Amino acid sequence: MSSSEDEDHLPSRILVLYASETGNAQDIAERTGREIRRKGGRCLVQSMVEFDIHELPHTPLLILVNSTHGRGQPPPDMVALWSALLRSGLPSDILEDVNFAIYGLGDSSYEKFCYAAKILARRMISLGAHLLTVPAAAAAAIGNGTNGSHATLDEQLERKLIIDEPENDDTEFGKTACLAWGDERAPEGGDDVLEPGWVWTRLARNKRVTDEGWFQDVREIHLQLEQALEVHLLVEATDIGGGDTGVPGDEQARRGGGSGVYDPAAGSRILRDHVDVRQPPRKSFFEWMARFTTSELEKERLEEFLADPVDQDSDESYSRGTATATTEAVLDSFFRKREIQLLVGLVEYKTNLKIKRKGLLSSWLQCLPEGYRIPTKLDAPTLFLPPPNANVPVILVGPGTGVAPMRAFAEERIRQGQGKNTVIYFGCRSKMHDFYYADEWDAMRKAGVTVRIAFSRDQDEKLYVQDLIKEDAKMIKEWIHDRKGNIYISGSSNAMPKQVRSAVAWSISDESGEGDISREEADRYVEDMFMSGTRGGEESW
Ligand SMILES: Cc1cc2nc3c(=O)[nH]c(=O)nc-3n(C[C@H](O)[C@H](O)[C@H](O)COP(=O)(O)O)c2cc1C
Repeated sequence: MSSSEDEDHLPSRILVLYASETGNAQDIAERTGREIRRKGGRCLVQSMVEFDIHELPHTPLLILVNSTHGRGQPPPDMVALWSALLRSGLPSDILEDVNFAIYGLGDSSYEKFCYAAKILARRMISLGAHLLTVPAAAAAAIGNGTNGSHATLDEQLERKLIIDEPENDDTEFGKTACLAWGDERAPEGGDDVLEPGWVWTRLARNKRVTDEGWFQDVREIHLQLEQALEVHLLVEATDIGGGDTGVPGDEQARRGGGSGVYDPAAGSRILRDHVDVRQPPRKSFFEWMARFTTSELEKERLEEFLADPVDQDSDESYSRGTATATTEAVLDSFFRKREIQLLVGLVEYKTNLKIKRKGLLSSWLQCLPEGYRIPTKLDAPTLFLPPPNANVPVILVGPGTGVAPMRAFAEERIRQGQGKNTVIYFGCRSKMHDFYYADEWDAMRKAGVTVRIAFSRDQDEKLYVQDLIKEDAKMIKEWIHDRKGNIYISGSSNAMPKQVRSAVAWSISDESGEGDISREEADRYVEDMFMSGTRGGEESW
């Protein structure tokens, strides 16, 4: 395509292909499609994952809409198309009949801003496709020529990536959300049916953990998995009474406890709220069962099982025994209940036009009363996993609310007996105002974890996590370079991750006096670690 006259003869049927992770790109694609149709154009809007890749060379007019996620990664729905475009041996003119525009969604606070759209556009061009502006492509579809003027491809790419800031003209949105949800009573025994994969959780804590006067409202949110049914069954099988399981008609539960001074209702409340009755019980549970069972046969089988648990049937068949155990026995036998703990900063900001905006999820959570039931879906983690080999040293960097997953990692490391092989860097502005989990750090230190905390504004000179990393250059060099340790970073997507990487590279290089490699080599070393995402102890190390 070399002149604007050629563009005027572009065909008028347009395909809009989108790849979206959280729905914004899909929304833009559908809006674009509606607009083209409204103006008389013919248009098909389709997800990239549904698109037959063989059709691409025969698609004369195309708008691509896609976002960027992860560390500059495309949404999953773009992966098949992207892999097909990367296939080696494709003729460099295979897309010469394709005219396309691209609408990249991204957030400029990420290092790899709109990366997925940029690489997609470049690859399409390298295979012969012709880049248009979105208005030019739309105009071609509705028969108005293209409105487009030509520039070099590089210039076009820069100019034609439309960077999304989703529209939201409802300045009172956060407030409205609060009223709508906050006033609702937690449904008690209401419609319990959830889609497969979803569970009910109960909001057990919604506590502001920053000072009232502090500029940011940060909440500790605890969500407990509901287990009314399991509690009911356990109440029936044991001495723990009470009618407070949330299950109607549990007469059995009302028959009282057998262990002295005891509030039966409290018993089932404890089961419901404080222990995880879904976990396989500990060995002590079976010991108690053996002691309290009224059946000789069962006692014998339990004792056999305890002597050689490996050789026996599943634990489960024994936990369905007929023994009536005491409250203490049962409570002692289960682990403390697992819950999901979050640290949520209320998102509040002003746009360039000084319009106030609030984050949808954080402002909703902020308003919920404790006890509220929330349908919850738990997905397995994909990016953040501890090293498969627990002996690998682990460096955790989590300034601000980014500390929440790092705290969980540190706890897990302690459970694995690897406290001593773990360091956590936490940063906040002030000991007085936003020092999260202040009462936990000493215990973590006692368990062997090295805890390093940077209060950035409590002294004249600002101090950040990256400064502490440099102070610890000797250890960083040894753990990262010599022992092939792992680093995990969580928190702001702005300058922090880059500065942490730079501090690590400095520490392991000869610039710090600790390393033997040059700064350039160290930068490459750290970059490779982050790009590969390799976890220490895996084969590629
Ligand atoms: C976990 C996460 C990672 C992201 N990473 C990037 C990124 O690396 N680069 C970027 O430009 N935008 C990034 N974004 C911003 C998204 O591209 C942006 O929110 C977009 O509107 C999402 O569109 P979608 O709903 O169609 O997926 C990220 C967003 C999230 C939630």
